[in-house]
Amino acid sequence: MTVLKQSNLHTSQKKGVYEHPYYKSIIRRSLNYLSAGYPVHYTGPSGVGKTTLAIHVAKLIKRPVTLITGNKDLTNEDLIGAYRGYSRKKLNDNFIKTVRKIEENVTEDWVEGHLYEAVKNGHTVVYDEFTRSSPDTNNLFLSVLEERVLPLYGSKTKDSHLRVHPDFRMVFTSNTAEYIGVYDTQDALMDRMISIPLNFISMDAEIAVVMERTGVDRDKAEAVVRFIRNVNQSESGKGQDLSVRSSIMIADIAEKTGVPIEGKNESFQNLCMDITYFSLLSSTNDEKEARNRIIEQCKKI
Ligand SMILES: Nc1ncnc2c1ncn2[C@@H]1O[C@H](COP(=O)(O)OP(=O)(O)OP(=O)(O)O)[C@@H](O)[C@H]1O
Repeated sequence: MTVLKQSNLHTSQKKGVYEHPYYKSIIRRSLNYLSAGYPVHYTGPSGVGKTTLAIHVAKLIKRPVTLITGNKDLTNEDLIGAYRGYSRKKLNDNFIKTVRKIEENVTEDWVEGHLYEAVKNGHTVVYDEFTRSSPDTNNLFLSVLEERVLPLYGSKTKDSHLRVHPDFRMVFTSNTAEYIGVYDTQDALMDRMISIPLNFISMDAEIAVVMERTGVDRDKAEAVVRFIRNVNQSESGKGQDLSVRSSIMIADIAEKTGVPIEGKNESFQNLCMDITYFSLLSSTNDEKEARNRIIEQCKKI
């Protein structure tokens, strides 16, 4: 589990990108739902920008942000907290020379879990890829979202639950359910959040993301994004679609290593090949055909 506080979140100000109408509408709706007390859930394929958007929206709420990353080993103990280790206090009272008094006190140390801390202090929690955690662990969120209490199961504390701070908010993200390593989401949890699909990022928004992340100008960003989209289309939907991450990698490496973004340039062709080859191969199963298709799409730039 990763937990970041507001001051540690190194996402740059993505104002430019999020000024785009595609994002503006999603952000406005999300903030409305969150201010009304409803959790928001961004779902979509890998690399579509769910985590970045979730963190951006969470930061706009102007409360400390806690980032929890879902995984199969995440436990209630990680979320709630637990007694871990002991503190030992020893008092050696030798005030009267002939009398020696020793007092020993051993107490268990309570370590707050990250959800406990967020619930207590009214943080905004981004629960990234929550479907990767086991449904048993995610059950904890049912009462947090519905009854506004965090049950302190098996934590040996004297309290049975902790009341949720009125400013506490949650933003969830998940990959679409067919992804490997993902559990079927419990209907009950899905029922308590507003799910916004992030499947169809517009070409303009994607170009803006590449410009933002790499600093290349619009023409270059557009050329790279168009190339990746064409490669995806030539896969006829059979392979794993390349995401904006591939566009960012190509533009970023080209910029940093002085490779011109020109389809006929051999170094650029090699770069495109290295970044897209395996995705294309998974759909064609033919090495030569995969290479030819990449070069063909490259030359169209
Ligand atoms: N608005 C944005 N501005 C700048 N960069 C962005 C933006 N949206 C996405 N990116 C970049 O695109 C890449 C993919 O984004 P992100 O990790 O948020 O996607 P994701 O949908 O959460 O992916 P995954 O499901 O694989 O975790 C990252 O490198 C991220 O920095």
